Amino acid sequence: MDTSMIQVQNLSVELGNQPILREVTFSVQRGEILGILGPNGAGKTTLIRALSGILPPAAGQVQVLGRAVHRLTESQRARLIAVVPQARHLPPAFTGREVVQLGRTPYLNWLGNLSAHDHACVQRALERASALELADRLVGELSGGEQQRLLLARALAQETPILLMDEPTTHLDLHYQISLLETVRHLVDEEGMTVVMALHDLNLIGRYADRLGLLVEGRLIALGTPEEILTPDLLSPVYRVPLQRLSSGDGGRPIILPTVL
Ligand SMILES: Nc1ncnc2c1ncn2[C@@H]1O[C@H](COP(=O)(O)OP(=O)(O)OP(=O)(O)O)[C@@H](O)[C@H]1O
Repeated sequence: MDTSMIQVQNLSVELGNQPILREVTFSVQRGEILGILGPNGAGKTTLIRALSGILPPAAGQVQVLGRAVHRLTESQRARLIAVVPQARHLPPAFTGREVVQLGRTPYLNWLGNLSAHDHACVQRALERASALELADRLVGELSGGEQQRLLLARALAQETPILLMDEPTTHLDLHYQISLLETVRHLVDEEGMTVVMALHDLNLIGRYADRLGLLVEGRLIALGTPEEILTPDLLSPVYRVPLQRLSSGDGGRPIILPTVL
């Protein structure tokens, strides 16, 4: 039985007539976290946007549960896929709770009223994203990391089987970085969620992802377990810095560091 939630076949994407993604092929299974690595400008954000269906392919395709994602309506996509984007464009005059309520939009009736179930989903999403104390604050007064937690809560309130995340830990301190990744891992393990996450922190993504894909100049040049991908031979030339690999204390995932450290 094919348990793929996302299938990407020979995907090419162009922006401004420039090829950005080139013949990318992979699939993501239900209950899996796929981490996307790659240097600046490699195409990670473009890949996340193509998976979300907002960028149409120049060639090839992205299928979600067997259906071409860019052909789904906005409402169909919003019930399948939630996105934690890199850029924050949150309405400054909204409260935290109002931002998270936006995640329920695909489920509202034509009057736009939230049901008791919608309110319960919002509350649960605020709790899971460690954002409960932000519920009554105005977004325009929040720090970058606080807004980032609301973006996660908004995505969780959407209650989708697929979560796409573009550098979701950028503005978070160490506590909230771990908290976010633990929450996501829990959703994947306990509720069968499927996650694709772009992250620059090799060790953090290596600790929480099941598999890693390495994008370089728009091509997926390697795909495998963290053990297979987090190697100096593969990554030093890609990041143009000499790297060394340590084994982590518990004998688990590898740790990779620049040799200057
Ligand atoms: N609208 C656009 N028109 C033309 N080129 C674009 C456009 N948006 C992005 N690009 C280019 O596409 C390439 C991939 O960008 P993308 O944002 O996907 O990379 P990334 O891997 O997410 O980078 P970073 O790690 O810096 O966030 C870059 O070279 C970028 O300059």
